[in-house]
Amino acid sequence: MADKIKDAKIVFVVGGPGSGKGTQCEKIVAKYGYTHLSSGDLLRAEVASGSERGKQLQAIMQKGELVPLDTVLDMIKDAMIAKADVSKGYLIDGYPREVKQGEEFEKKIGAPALLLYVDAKAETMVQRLMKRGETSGRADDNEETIKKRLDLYYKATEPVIAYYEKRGIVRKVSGNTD
Ligand SMILES: Nc1ncnc2c1ncn2[C@@H]1O[C@H](COP(=O)(O)OP(=O)(O)O)[C@@H](O)[C@H]1O
Ligand SMILES: Nc1ncnc2c1ncn2[C@H]1C[C@H](O)[C@@H](COP(=O)(O)OP(=O)(O)O)O1
Ligand SMILES: [Mg+2]
Repeated sequence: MADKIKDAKIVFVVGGPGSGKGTQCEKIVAKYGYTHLSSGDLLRAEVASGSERGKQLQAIMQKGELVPLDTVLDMIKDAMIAKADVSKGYLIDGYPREVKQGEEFEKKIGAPALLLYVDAKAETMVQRLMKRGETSGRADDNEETIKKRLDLYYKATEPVIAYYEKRGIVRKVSGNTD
């Protein structure tokens, strides 16, 4: 099963909450036809299913914390396998959120060809998320949780960018382009 994605082209897409990861991915999909998999979307689909696991995930996301590594990695892997026959490559949006997640992904799935770093100012991210919160219905698009997500981003996720910088595969894109 996992053999199907062994040689897949993988692009990690990393950036702060509300930086524009999802938006930039849509543009890449339109242009290059890659398969877009957002870890947050996969988790929210599990929450929407009403499962017991979904309830536990919802509680974690509402606090702005990271869900367990194995849960999110298994979900991404399953979603990749499900698309293996039609996929030219994968945009993995929202993963890795900490260096350990990148290491585990590489052990279980494969190495990324590129890491796209979607850059935006903290102020811009907060403004966008507050605006998105008016209509998104997302439990984590509120002032208190946004602050926690931002703190966690700087603490846990920025080191991911430095880690892949050392390997020379980071490409920075502005989250402000349309
Ligand atoms: N280039 C942009 N210009 C203006 N607003 C943007 C831009 N990119 C994203 N947004 C807005 O910011 C919010 C977060 O964007 P999204 O792509 O969902 O980011 P992320 O996936 O990083 O949280 C959305 O409400 C979106 O409409
Ligand atoms: N790779 C990952 N590891 C752990 N938790 C994750 C995760 N990806 C998403 N989550 C959880 C925690 C996040 O605060 C929440 C929302 O993620 P998201 O939709 O990617 O947010 P955003 O696009 O606003 O950055 O889901
Ligand atoms: Mg997103």
